[in-house]
Amino acid sequence: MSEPVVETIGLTVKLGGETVLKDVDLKVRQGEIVALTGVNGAGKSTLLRCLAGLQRPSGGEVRVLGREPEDSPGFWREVAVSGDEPSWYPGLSAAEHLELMGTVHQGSRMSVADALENFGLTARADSPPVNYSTGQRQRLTLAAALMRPSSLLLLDEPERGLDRDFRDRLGDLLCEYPGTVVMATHSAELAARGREVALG
Ligand SMILES: Nc1ncnc2c1ncn2[C@@H]1O[C@H](COP(=O)(O)OP(=O)(O)OP(=O)(O)O)[C@@H](O)[C@H]1O
Repeated sequence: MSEPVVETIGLTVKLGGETVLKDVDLKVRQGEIVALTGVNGAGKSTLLRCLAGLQRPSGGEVRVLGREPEDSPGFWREVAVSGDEPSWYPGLSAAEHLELMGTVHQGSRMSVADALENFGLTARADSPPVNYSTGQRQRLTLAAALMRPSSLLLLDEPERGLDRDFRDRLGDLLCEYPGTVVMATHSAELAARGREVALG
């Protein structure tokens, strides 16, 4: 059987004297969608940060794509992350932000036109993101993450700010993604699109 894309063994994280994650064992296989669920403060974002190499574990092991996560161009070519809202470039439209993404990351998974269409932003393509609604900005953030080539998506509450119809559409887009998805979510519908792993 192939090696897991994501594996944690006895992952423990202590922050500010508090044990946030204790002995978490997780295995995610190629092509799986895993939904991390749990109450506020259960440690979902912390686990995602460990997988992205942004949080050092206090104990245990983390392996992503067969190695320890590391802040290197090779790692970030494979791993796309969407969490907190990114900073937007002043003066650039939404379409131009996506064009920039396509230029920086060669081999986009979708054209800018298709990304705008898929994320329901075609009519607002020429507006700057600062003039977008909260949900429209979240759509653009997700479009940028899903457009770039990757084999692993790490998404923190991707449903944030999205209306019900688009949450369903996002579920479809994640199911169509050919790689592996690990997301933290409070949406039962989105969690049902994959295998739920409850924390806390
Ligand atoms: N830098 C930090 N210092 C101290 N405690 C922290 C720090 N970052 C997070 N925590 C604590 O770790 C716990 C887990 O936080 P985390 O953000 O991982 O939870 P979560 O499951 O993603 O919650 P939510 O559903 O609210 O997004 C919380 O109790 C939080 O207060």
